[in-house]
Amino acid sequence: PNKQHSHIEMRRFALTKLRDFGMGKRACEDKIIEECQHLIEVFKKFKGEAFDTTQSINCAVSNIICSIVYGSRFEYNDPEFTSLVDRTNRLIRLSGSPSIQMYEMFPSILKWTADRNEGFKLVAANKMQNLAFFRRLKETLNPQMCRGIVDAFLVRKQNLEESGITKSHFHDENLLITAMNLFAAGTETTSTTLRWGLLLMAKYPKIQDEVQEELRRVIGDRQVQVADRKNLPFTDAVIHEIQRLSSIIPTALPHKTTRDITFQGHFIEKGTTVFPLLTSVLHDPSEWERPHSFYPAHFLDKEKKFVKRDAFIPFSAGRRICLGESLARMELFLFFTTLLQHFRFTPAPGVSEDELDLTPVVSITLSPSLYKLCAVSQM
Ligand code: HEM
Repeated sequence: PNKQHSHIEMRRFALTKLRDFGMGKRACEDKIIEECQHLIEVFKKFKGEAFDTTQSINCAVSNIICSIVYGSRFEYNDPEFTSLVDRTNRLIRLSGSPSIQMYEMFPSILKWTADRNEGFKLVAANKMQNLAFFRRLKETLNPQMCRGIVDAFLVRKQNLEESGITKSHFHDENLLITAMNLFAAGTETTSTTLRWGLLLMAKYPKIQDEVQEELRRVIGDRQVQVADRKNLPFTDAVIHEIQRLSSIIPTALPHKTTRDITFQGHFIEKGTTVFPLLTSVLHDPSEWERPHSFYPAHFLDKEKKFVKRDAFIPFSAGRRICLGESLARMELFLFFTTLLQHFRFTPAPGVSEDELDLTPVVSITLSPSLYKLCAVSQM
């Protein structure tokens, strides 16, 4: 129960603070727009030659979380930052590796695997890096002006201690876990979705044409803003369809049943670990006309207006729904539209659209296999 209380309090804290530090707000929109400009500069440097977008997209997306958590962004060539990004990326790959998954299921049989060993080292290095960031933030802490979630946590801890409360959930270990979880949860997911998006645009150039035509007609050369979404129904439908088809978190997170329950004729005892299979809904043939194709019309009505669909649950549903949903949606919309305004995405020379492979790399998330694209400047 203590662990559960701790989780509930930390979830509440993280959610309030995510909101305080901009989730769904104008300040956050401005941060994302600023980051789009940095990402565009990086893409431009390749001058239309094929490259792997993973590293730069990871950095751009991580920077949004860094602004919210630590209160500042990093340069893409800052080694403290890139090593944190790369290690988190590697950790997510590892955590879905067959040996680690076996370990999760049968911990007593498989006490030690090489992957688990590497995982420990990566976590330890990320902890050290975070502790160094925290030390710097502590030195310059100003309770009147919190720069990010870490500051807010430290101030809350100080206040509790000053009023004589020493046994709270606001201790260093929880700060570390909160910062690292937000970083891991907020980076890989959004950047993987964006990489699926660019790959799908290169594979289906006619759909890319339609997105770019809509952007030119509705926005022109100016910067896209969140408020424009309602006037971009086709683009909005494409982004939803990217998330639906890629279904990047196929098994959500494990949950425990809080009571005995009978589900679809099966009795499940209280306290059983269950994995809600999001893909079974996102690709349900009774919900979607073309469950396994890239078909943006899933989200358009006859007048080509955007329509919401109940079976669209890439962020899961219920009390444990993704904490960062509104931030993620803002990021996906702004990064995707701004990139498509600036670039035409095509397969590497000598590769046809048909040859672009949509087979996912299976881990905790489903990400695109390594690919290179050309980003041809349009502006
Ligand atoms: C496209 C992007 C994203 C997708 C598809 C996604 C999806 C999900 C899913 C499916 C879960 C599991 C929900 C469940 O257990 O039923 C989850 C949990 C979570 N997500 Fe996201 N997410 C995304 C982006 C983000 C971002 C940007 C943040 C950053 C703040 C974030 C923070 C979290 C956290 C903290 C949890 C755990 C919540 C809890 O355990 O109570 N996510 N997300």
